[in-house]
Amino acid sequence: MTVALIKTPEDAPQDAQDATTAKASSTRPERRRARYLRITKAALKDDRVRATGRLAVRHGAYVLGGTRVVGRRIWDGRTASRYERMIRAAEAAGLLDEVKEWEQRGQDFRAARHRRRIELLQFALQAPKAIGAATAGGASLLLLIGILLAWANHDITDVAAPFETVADLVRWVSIIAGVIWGPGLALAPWIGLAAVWAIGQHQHTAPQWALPASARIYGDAITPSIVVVAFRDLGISALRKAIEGMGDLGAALLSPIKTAGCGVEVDVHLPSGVSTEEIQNRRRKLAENLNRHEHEVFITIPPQPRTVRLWIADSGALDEPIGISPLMLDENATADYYTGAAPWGQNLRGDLVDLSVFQRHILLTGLSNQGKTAALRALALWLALDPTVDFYIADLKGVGDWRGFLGLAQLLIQGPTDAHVAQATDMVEWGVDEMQTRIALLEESGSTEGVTREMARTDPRFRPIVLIVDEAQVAYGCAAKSPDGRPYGGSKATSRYFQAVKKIHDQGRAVNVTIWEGTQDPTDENLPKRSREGNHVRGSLVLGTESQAKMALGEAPVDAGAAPHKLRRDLDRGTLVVAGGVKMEPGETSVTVRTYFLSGDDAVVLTDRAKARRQGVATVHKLEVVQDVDHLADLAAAVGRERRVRTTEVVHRLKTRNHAVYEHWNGARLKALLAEYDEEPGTLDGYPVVKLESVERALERRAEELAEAQ
Ligand SMILES: Nc1ncnc2c1ncn2[C@@H]1O[C@H](COP(=O)(O)OP(=O)(O)OP(=O)(O)O)[C@@H](O)[C@H]1O
Repeated sequence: MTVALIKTPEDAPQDAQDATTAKASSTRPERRRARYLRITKAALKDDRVRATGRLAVRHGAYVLGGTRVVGRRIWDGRTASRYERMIRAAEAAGLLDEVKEWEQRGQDFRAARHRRRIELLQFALQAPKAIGAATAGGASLLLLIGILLAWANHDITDVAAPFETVADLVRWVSIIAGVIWGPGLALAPWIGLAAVWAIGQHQHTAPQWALPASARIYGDAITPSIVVVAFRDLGISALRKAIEGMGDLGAALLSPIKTAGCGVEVDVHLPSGVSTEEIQNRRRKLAENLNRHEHEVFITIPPQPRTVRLWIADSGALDEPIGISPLMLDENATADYYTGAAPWGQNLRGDLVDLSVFQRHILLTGLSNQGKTAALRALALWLALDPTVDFYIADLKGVGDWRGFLGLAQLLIQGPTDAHVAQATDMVEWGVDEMQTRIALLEESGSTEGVTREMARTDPRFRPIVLIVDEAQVAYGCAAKSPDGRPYGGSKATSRYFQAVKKIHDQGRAVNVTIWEGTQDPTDENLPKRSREGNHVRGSLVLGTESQAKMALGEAPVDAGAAPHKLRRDLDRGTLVVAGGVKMEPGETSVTVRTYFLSGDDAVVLTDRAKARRQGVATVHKLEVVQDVDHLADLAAAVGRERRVRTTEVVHRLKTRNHAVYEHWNGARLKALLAEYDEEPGTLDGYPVVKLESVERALERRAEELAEAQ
C-alpha cells in the first residue's frame, strides 16, 4: 500500500501564514545580522584570525596571570597566609611533624612582624625629636667647616660656603628629579606591565590552547598537577578531601617525577585514611586519569609507609620492541654457571635484567603461546655457553622448540604422549639418584663449602646438571600408571613425577642438580602448591586471573603489586613478572621484565656456537633403564632378620650384593634412602645402625601407598 501526503483545503490558510512569516523574518536587520554571523564564522575559520586571537589571549593572560602571581607573592610576604596554607597541606597529607614545624615558623613570622610594627610606631613618636637633633647636628657641622675654611682663607664670608654648597646640591637634585619625574611617571605603568608580563610568560599562565607549541603540555606528559588531579579523581573521598584541602599544594604529596626508561617514576605519599591497597585496586581508573592504558601504569609499594610508587610508561612505548639480545650481538659471549648471569631482558626503567641461574630452581608460567618456551630457552641458550654444564631436557610439547639442543644436551625427550611423560619422569628420577649419589660423594670429599667452582670444573661427578621440563603441566596432569602401579602425574605421595621434582627442590641445589619447569595456565591440579613453592625464581607471563598470578608468583609479590594478570594477552608476549632471582630495588618483590626474543633460528645459531666450545655429545632420546633396582628391597635383604645392623655393615652387604649400583653408597646415602620413607637410622653404643623395625615400617608404608594408588 502506498501512502502519500495529500494537502486538504484546510491546510491552505496555514501555508499562506507560513509564507507571510518567512517574508517578515527576512527584514533588513535580520538579513544584516545573518550576514555578520556568516562573516564572523568565516573569520573564525581563517588561520590568520585564529593565530592573532591566540596571540592576544596568550599575552593578555600572561599579564593577568603575572599580576596574580605578583599579588600572591606580596600578600604572602606581608601576611601569614603562606604558613596557613602549608599547615593545611601538611595536615591533609597527615604529616604531623611538618604541621608542627610550619606552626612554629608561622609564630616566628608573626612575632617578627609585631616587633617591626612596634619599632615603627616608636620611631614615629620619636621622629620630630630625632629630625630636630639631626638638623641641629648637621648645621653645627657645616658651621664648624665654614669657620675652619674662613680661618684658613682669612675670609669671613667663607663661613657660609658649606651652607651654599649644600643648597646648590639640593637645587641640582630637585632639577634632575623634576626632569626625570615626568617621563618616569609616564613609563612606570609600562615597566610594571612588562614585569608582570615576563612573570606570567615564565609561569605559562595562559590557557594551554593559547600557549606556543613549545610550552604546551601535551596530553601525554606527566606533570605533578596531572598526577595530583588523577589521584583526586580516583573516587576515594578521603583522598579527594585531603587534596582539595591542600589547594595548589597537592604536589607536596609527590616525590620529584624522574625519567625511568621509557616512562617516568614518582612516589605518592598518601594522606592518612587512604590505604595503598585502595590505590592498587583502582589501577585502571588511575591509568585512565593519567591518559594511559591500564597496562602502561604499574603500581608498587616502596619501603616508605603509606606510599605508592607509580611507573607510568610513555604512551605506546611498551609496544615498541626492546632490541636484540646481547647474546646475538656478541659472538664471543661466554657464560659461567657460578659467577655469570644470563642477559634476559630489560626492566621497565630500560635497565638490563640479568638472571643468575647458579643453583636455582626455576618455574615459568603463562598462558599458551605467550613466550614461555622462548623465555626458558633463552636462559638455557646462555648457560649452554658454559661447557661444564650438562642439560637433560624433556619437551612435552615436542614441536621442535628445543631441537637445537640435539648434540648438546645429554638427553632430549620430545613429545606429549604418556610414553614421553614416563621418559621425563625417568629423567627426573635419575636426577634424584644422581643428587643422592652426589650428596654422599660430597660428604666423602670433606668439602666445607659445598660443591665449589673448582670442583664443578675439574670433577665430572659434580658438573652442574640442569633438568628442563617444558610444558610440565602435561606430566602433572598425566593419568597413566607405571608398571609398579604408581601414577606418573598428580600430587599424591605416590605420584612419581611430583615426588621426584619435590626431592630435587629439597636437596638438589647444594650439589648442582637443579630443575627448570615451564608450565601453562597454572591450576592446583596441573601445578601442585608444593612444586610451585620449591622454586627460587618464579616468573609469569600473562595469566587470566589474580588467583593464578598468586599460584605462579606467590601471594606476597601479588599483594605488593605484581600483576601478570594485568598484562595483555598476545600484545605482551615475552613480558614476564619475575619474583626472586633478579636484582630489585629495596622493598621491591617483583620486577617486570621484557625479555629479548631469541627465535628458533637464533637458538640454532647459539647452540651451534655452544657446541663448538664443548666436546660432541651424543644426545639420547630416553634413558635406558639399565637395571630396575629396588633399593628398599635390597636394604631389607641386607638387614635380614637382625634387629639392628651397623650402617657400615649394611653398606658393605649392599656392595657385595650389587657392586655396580652400590659402589658409592655410604651412611649418608643410606640415611637419604630411609628419609624417603620418613625413617631414620638409630644408634647403638654410639654407632649408627639400621633398625629392622624401620625397614619393615618403610616396606609397609610403600605397600599402603601403592594400594591407595590402585
Ligand atoms: N620475548 C619475546 N618478545 C616478543 N615476542 C615473543 C617473545 N617471546 C615469544 N614471542 C612470540 O610468542 C610466540 C610464542 O612463543 P613460545 O612458543 O615461546 O610461547 P609458549 O608460551 O611457550 O607457547 P605454548 O605454551 O603454546 O607452548 C613466538 O612465536 C613469538 O612470536
